[in-house]
Amino acid sequence: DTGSAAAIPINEVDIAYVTPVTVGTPPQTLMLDLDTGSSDLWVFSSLTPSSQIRGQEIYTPTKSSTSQLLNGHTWSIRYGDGSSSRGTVFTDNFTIGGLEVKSQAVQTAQEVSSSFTQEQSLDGLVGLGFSTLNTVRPSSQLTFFDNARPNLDEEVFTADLKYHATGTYDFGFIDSKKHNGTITYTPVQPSPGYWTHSLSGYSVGSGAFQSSQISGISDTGTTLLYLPTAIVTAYYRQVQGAQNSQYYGGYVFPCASTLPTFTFGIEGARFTIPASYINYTRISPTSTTCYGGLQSSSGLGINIFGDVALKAAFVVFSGTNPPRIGFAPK
Ligand SMILES: Cc1cc(CN)n(C)n1
Repeated sequence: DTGSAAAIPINEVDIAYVTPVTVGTPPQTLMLDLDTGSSDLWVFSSLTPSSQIRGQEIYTPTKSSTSQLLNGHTWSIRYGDGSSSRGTVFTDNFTIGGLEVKSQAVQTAQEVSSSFTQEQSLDGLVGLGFSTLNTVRPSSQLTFFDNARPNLDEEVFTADLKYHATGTYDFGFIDSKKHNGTITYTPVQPSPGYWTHSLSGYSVGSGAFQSSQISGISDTGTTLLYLPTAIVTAYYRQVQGAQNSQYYGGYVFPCASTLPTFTFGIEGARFTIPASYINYTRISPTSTTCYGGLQSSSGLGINIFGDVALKAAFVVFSGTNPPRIGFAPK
């Protein structure tokens, strides 16, 4: 089997990408954020208080002839950005891009934090991390990818995220039309459950490449690129008027400033992030101050290769044994 579905940016600065999925019988369509940085599949639902719903589509298990309550099971998750949700669990038929998993654990939200309520175009998440991170108790549940894996033509899924445009997630095959040249693979450490791997180094603009192993997670559910402070200060030293703002919680700079590109290494390959991806957003609609797409990871305890980096490549998440991740130019 294979599947292929759109990755649609939910706002004009690519804060997140959503993908149409169907749940239940007859199919209920929701727009979910495929997130390689977590492993819970949860949705806004008929069990979510109406006070916490603002325009999201919901899953109503009682309207599905194939839904089954997973009796006595609950879940609760908190993400790196402080957002959270919790609830109960059903199993039901679940499809992404024509790829169906019967009896997928679908976690129905009974509570979502305010940032989810405010994100009107996001109806939930599909965790594509390793199933060891799943928060359902008393028995943890498998991700969509782990459930689909035995039937996939190839034990992979790929992410082709785009800057200010719709890309794709493919399951079970590598579409050679979506990338130019070779895919460079590097080992993944599957514990504790993120797609954890190393960069082989970086360079700022036309500067010399600094070889250094930088360990972090490739996380499609995180918007920006978070790297060690030393790298980030070296980058913004090249930006007129840049400063690390306590007030805005990160590096900001005059929107008119010229930004250098940022290049990261995967083994011997090099991937350059255009300056436009790092000129992330104005801090408010009429402001001339802009917030950077490259920020320090010092407060996170982990480096995160989020969408700002991933959209500069075609990325292969390989569930083989041992797992690995591949990057190709596109
Ligand atoms: C909702 C959500 C997902 C992620 C990345 N795993 N973050 C940081 N926030």
